[in-house]
Amino acid sequence: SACSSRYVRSQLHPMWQEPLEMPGGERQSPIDISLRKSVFDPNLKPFVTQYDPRTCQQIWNNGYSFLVEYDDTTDKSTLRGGPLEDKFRLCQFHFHWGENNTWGSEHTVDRHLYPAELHLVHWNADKYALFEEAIMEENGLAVIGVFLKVGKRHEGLQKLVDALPAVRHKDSVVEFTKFDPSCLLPESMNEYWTYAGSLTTPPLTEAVTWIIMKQAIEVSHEQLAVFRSLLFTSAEEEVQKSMVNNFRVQQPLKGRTVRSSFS
Ligand SMILES: COc1ccc(C[C@@]2(O)NC(=S)NC2=O)c(OC)c1
Ligand SMILES: [Zn+2]
Repeated sequence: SACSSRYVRSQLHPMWQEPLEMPGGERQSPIDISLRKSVFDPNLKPFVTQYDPRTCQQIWNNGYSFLVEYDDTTDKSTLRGGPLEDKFRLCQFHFHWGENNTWGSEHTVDRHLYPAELHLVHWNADKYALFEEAIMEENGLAVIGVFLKVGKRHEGLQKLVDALPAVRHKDSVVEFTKFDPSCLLPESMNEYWTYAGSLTTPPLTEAVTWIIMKQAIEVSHEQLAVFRSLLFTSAEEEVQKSMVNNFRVQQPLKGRTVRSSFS
């Protein structure tokens, strides 16, 4: 799909080091969400996702995470409402995780770390024709962030976990169809935080309206362990490196306000 463009391939490599600053970065991600500093906004509506599982296409190990990619050439899988003015198309989702259950998420809540974080990536199809355009614009992307915590096995996630060994190495791709990502959303959809931020890997463009769900989803320890069995490295490389700790260090708030949809 468009969002797995050649551009993304060229931009991503796991061991890029901080501080890879976006010049003049005023709205970088991820951040810590401070409960006492966030501001309840009663005008924030619930957001609406309409995902068609038939748009699910493949899983790709891009050497930094694994992406589940959707056909984003039509409006079959969309996100609207919440803090958003426009209609956004789902193009991919991916995760960030740690080497153990102590850390792994990119965002934190009052400094609380989760073992992993899901990002559902959408681009503004009302204003732009392609994902590649949208990533360069300040209202171009909307990403739903969902925290993962260790608990009972997540039945919906298991289909994805079972496919991961087929994409163990960087640049491997496997067909993956009929997956409805709404099974990865928490029950309470109307409690979230939202703020203006950025991509968390190069090109770090400040194009993202973040929607971070308050309620985490539960996954089992064994399911997270399969995430950690993936590799940053391709099959040809001699030294294999486990794909773990693929999260960015937190960035300064620089005066931004995090709004909450709940009081
Ligand atoms: C060229 O376009 C890109 C490049 C990287 C990413 C991945 C990421 O940086 N963005 C988020 S969100 N988490 C990440 O790791 C991307 O995702 C929308 C789009
Ligand atoms: Zn991400």
